[in-house]
Amino acid sequence: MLSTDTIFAPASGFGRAAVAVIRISGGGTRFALETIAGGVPEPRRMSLRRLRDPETGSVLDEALVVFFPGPGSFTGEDGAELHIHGGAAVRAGVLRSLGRMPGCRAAEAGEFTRRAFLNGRMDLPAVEGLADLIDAQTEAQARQALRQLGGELGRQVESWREDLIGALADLEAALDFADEGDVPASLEARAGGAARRLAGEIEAVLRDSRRGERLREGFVVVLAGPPNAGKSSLLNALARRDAAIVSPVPGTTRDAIEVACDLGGLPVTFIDTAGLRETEDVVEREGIVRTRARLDQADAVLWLDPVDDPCPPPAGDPRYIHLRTKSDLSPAAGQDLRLSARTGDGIPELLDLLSRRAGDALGTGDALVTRERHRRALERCAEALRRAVDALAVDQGELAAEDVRLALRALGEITGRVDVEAVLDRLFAAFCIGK
Ligand SMILES: Nc1nc2c(c(=O)[nH]1)N(C=O)[C@@H](CNc1ccc(C(=O)N[C@@H](CCC(=O)O)C(=O)O)cc1)CN2
Ligand SMILES: Nc1nc2c(ncn2[C@@H]2O[C@H](COP(=O)(O)OP(=O)(O)OP(=O)(O)O)[C@@H](O)[C@H]2O)c(=O)[nH]1
Ligand SMILES: [Mg+2]
Repeated sequence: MLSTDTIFAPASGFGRAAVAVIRISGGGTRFALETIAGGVPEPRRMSLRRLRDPETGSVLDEALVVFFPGPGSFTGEDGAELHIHGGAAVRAGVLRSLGRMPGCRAAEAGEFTRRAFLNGRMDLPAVEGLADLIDAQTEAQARQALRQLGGELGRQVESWREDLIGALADLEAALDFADEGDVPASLEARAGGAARRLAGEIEAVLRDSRRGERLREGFVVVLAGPPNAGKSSLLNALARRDAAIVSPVPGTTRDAIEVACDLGGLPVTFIDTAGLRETEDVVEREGIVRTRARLDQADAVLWLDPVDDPCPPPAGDPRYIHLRTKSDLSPAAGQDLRLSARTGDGIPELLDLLSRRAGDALGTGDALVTRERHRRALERCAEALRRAVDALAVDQGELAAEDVRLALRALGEITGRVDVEAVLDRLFAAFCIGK
């Protein structure tokens, strides 16, 4: 697709609404406004305009129109917004009129943001943060996404990158001056120190990087135990709706059933599973295979067995929380956590416990790394830096320089910029090589 096209799309979703926003971006924006809105309004001010079908001259809507001149716009191009009435017919009329203009076409998914990235308005982490913000279901997820949209990860990676460019400049200069006594040794020492320090900083970030990924994806709680223990009943009580079938027949649940909840601002997904037992029923057996797969992904497992029919959980796995169900059936005994889906007894205590577990695993949204993509790139970066440090220790300057280049490329992948020009600029600026 040519980026010279002018693109348009509804920015406000598709349901019935009071107002719908149509977004336009590209070099044909002014022409489109002249054609459909009778002129280009004063930049960045909302103006009330009558929109007309350019072919028939008939009135499409009374709309609020905003013009954003490039390059100081969201995409970096000329852009506009038409705030129209939200009905399907009005929207269809405006979109049809825009589509008939030369050089104008409907935008592809994410195309406005893609242009913002290509025009240098956003780096990749900001693009990812924007996507996460739109998907965020809880406040903690939104907070994390906003920090990334605001450039926190991008700035940190850029700052590491600059330090590494300095180290690489030192290494390359040391190689250039290899025949000049003490100079190379001190440059190599400085580069080695920087590589060691950066590897340490990145490793520290990596140590708690899973919290950011978990917050993005949600904390996964699996309900498991013997058949008929009351797993589906508890799921329904937690979801406050009839999400799963409950029956007195053991082996009722076969497919895993997921319910996403907001636990005090934290995203938690509860998964009800088929009860575990030996069985000849092929459908039930497939259900149990699925239960085992879900248990592998769980951040916490609620192991349920009834007070009147005990079946203890596997020992030694810290993710398991043992809960005795149907507490209404027999008086309290022992120290197990007890609950009843029927009376609601014990459920507030369970939610408390899970909030604490989820809070510990997710943090409140101060993690820097939120995606596997970031984590993998940082892991490669830190490994390359450790190799560079080792190479310098045995006087292998060329190898060390190559590893630092690999580390730089890994960082560049995070922000979406991979170039060598900056290294050269830095090298020539820092050293007056007058020879
Ligand atoms: N109506 C409307 N609401 C919206 C957006 C939008 O595009 N339109 N946004 C879109 O996602 C978000 C706001 N984000 C935006 C980010 C940058 C610019 C922008 O034009 N930036 C220029 C000028 C900034 C200024 O006024 O000082 C710049 O950064 O140079 C606009 C919106 C959320 N709300
Ligand atoms: N008295 C009492 N009965 C309960 C309670 N919770 C569930 N039951 C009953 O126990 C039976 C089984 O409940 P389910 O929630 O379907 O059990 P399950 O663990 O999902 O069973 P499977 O899907 O077969 O593995 C049903 O008859 C429920 O009404 C409870 O707290 N107290
Ligand atoms: Mg069930």
